Amino acid sequence: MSVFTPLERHELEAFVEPYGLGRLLDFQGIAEGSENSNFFVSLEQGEFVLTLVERGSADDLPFFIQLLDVLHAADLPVPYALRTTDGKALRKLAEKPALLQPRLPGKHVQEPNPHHCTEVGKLLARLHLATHDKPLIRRSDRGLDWMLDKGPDVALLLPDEQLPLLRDALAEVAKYKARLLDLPAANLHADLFRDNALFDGPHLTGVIDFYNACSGPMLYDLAIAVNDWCSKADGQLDAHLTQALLAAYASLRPFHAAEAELWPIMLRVACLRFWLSRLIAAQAFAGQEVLIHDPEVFHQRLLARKHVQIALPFAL
Ligand SMILES: Nc1ncnc2c1ncn2[C@@H]1O[C@H](COP(=O)(O)OP(=O)(O)O)[C@@H](O)[C@H]1O
Ligand SMILES: N[C@@H](CCOP(=O)(O)O)C(=O)O
Repeated sequence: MSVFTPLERHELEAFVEPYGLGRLLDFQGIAEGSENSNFFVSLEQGEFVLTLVERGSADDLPFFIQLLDVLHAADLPVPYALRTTDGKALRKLAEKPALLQPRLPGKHVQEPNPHHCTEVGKLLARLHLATHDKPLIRRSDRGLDWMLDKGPDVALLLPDEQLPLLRDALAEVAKYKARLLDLPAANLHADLFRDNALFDGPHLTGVIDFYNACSGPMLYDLAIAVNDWCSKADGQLDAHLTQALLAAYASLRPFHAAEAELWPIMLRVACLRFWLSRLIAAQAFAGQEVLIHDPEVFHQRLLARKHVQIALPFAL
């Protein structure tokens, strides 16, 4: 399970006191996370999630807090950092940066249908529309330069038969980098997988885990979401799911011609990003009790994106 920092009850009792939300009733570590330590926390006044931030620079935390405040103000179903009665959002617990957020209702969807994909497409468009006028600036720490930098090291971990695919994908990133980065930008979730969305029946009730959020091309966020929500077991895109997600997104934010042109490339770039990060994590956490996502899934998806049949809905 992925609670990297266990907590004692007395530590948590002292931590929650300054929020003025009542006494601690119960708490429980959450096994599903893979990067941070998360706990469900029951207080007299409601249900919350405590996150101890385990990865990344503490300097980035004000960005995440500010972005979630912006999205919450835009009425998106996102968690946000609660303030203590004297106004503090970012605190420390067990020597780690710590945030208390509302617990959002709903469950993860494993097998999405077109309706779920419609909800995800709309949510992503709303997230982009809420931020594209004035994105809060943060470079992704898993961006194009990171891929070009890590790619050669990761190649050493791969069997020979997978090397041409990796080399081609890296060459494509290098070739199209400037054009991809020039596409219309906003703030991105940059990790909107099924395990970062919550549904209550047909309603999307929460998007969580903004620790990959950054500023960048909106099309990249869409490609990341489509690759996870709309892929079949063999890695190919499911046409119904993909069309539902894209049409819903485009109904709120129509696509630009350059986005339609670069769509197949962006889908491959988004596969490469998670193929690399999963290979790196699988090596770094081998043998440890940490949730490791299978890199092979993104190897298959990248192979399957060689020929992309589903175009972006774009009217000339
Ligand atoms: N605000 C929240 N409301 C409800 N559940 C949450 C919330 N934040 C986290 N969770 C639960 O905790 C799990 C792990 O959270 P996540 O942010 O994805 O962790 P990690 O950053 O370690 O990947 C999620 O799958 C979800 O079940
Ligand atoms: N959703 C990702 C995990 C998050 O990516 P990371 O690079 O921040 O670990 C996946 O399923 O691989």
